[in-house]
Amino acid sequence: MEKLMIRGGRPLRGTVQISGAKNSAVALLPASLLAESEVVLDNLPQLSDVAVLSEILEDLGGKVTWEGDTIRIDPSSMRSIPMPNGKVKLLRASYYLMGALLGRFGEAVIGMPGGCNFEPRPIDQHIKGFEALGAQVTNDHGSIRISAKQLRGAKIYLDVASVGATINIMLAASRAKGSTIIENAAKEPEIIDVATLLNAMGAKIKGAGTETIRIEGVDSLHGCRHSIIPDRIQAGTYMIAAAATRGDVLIDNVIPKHMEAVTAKLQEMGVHVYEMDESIRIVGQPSYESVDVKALIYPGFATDLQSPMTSLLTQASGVSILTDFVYSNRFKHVPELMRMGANIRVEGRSAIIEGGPLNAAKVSAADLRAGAALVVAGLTVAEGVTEVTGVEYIDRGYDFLVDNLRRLGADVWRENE
Ligand SMILES: CC(=O)N[C@H]1[C@@H](OP(=O)(O)OP(=O)(O)OC[C@H]2O[C@@H](n3ccc(=O)[nH]c3=O)[C@H](O)[C@@H]2O)O[C@H](CO)[C@@H](O)[C@@H]1O
Ligand SMILES: C=C(OP(=O)(O)O)C(=O)O
Repeated sequence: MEKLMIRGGRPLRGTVQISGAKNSAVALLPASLLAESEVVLDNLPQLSDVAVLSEILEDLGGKVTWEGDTIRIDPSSMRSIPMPNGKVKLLRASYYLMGALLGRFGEAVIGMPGGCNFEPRPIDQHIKGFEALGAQVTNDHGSIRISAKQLRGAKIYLDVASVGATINIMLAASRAKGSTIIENAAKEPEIIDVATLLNAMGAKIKGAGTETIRIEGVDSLHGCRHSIIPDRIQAGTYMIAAAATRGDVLIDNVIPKHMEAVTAKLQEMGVHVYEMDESIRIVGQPSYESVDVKALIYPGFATDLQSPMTSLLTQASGVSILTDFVYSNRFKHVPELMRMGANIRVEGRSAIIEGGPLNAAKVSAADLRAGAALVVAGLTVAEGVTEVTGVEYIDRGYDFLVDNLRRLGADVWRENE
């Protein structure tokens, strides 16, 4: 196991390139198995979740080849084999294998997904969607068996606008007989990216990115080439880190529209933000105003950025209140930030943050974005070395993190624990 060592206090300066979106990639890889000929995906991030999913596609009989950040997947000889345990337990997004295998083969047996379990993360809306499409779903000791002789289109109203359930239903419904309508669908950019891939494969999906998605089922899907959208969470983390270190950073290969909620909140704090066509420049300032942040579904402020934002808010003067309306208790970063001297109180689904200096400490990342929060915090500390364990979580979401930060002038390195 490795740990991340951070000697902070240096403003980040320079340019950072953002890679393809993790939360798109982990859906696009399973989606590719719905095709009957080669799918090529460009701009893939080099992340552990992506590596595990590409191995799973091989385990299912797919032929997978890599060239840099491009993957070629030939799914023509794939089959549905039961995967109750093993690799599917390593990541949350293995649940997309359910919708994809169900759509192509009419059957899937998948263990309950793993990944960052900062709180119980039910998949009842995914199951409700599969059942509405005519599938039988049983839970056999934590392994979900889903089967259908023929999927049939249906109208599905999601109780919560779930990203995963929306995508999973799109995957299965693409191969159902007739039309499916998803109401109260999630609107995240990654959903549009998956719909774009599926349509390029021959699916008929309209309305992705709005709360009503219509899917006309087709008899077969074919190969295509698709480039993954930039990772808005990685981009937001670098924006926050640049502001927290009072740096000056150009964040390149982003879709500024996807960043609007972060941009607006940083500006409200007093950070200078300049938007270009495909990049955003952050110019940090000596002092920041406290602000209130509400993490919401898209286009609201992303829950995946609330933990790193907590670290930035420790640098503002006064009291900020950050409330997460997506997850009720995603605060595993808070006790660790308090070990670094932060003054934070959690009340219900809110963190109340009083600004003040942080100090170096030995801290542990309990999940991916909690890890990102600790890295941002460590970068701001002027004296001493912050040690962050749990790097394997951070590696789920940030490729080339140490290289990128070092190129921006940070004193960061990895060491064996
Ligand atoms: C791989 C991936 O894309 N992960 C993202 C995805 O996770 P994921 O797709 O798992 O998150 P959802 O959008 O499904 O979850 C949103 C909320 O709905 C609830 N819920 C969800 C499904 C369900 O069947 N029942 C239910 O009650 C969840 O507990 C949560 O409170 O969106 C989350 C919310 O933006 C992000 O934090 C994750 O980074
Ligand atoms: C929670 C996250 O991912 P996952 O849903 O894959 O666990 C995340 O990206 O912050």
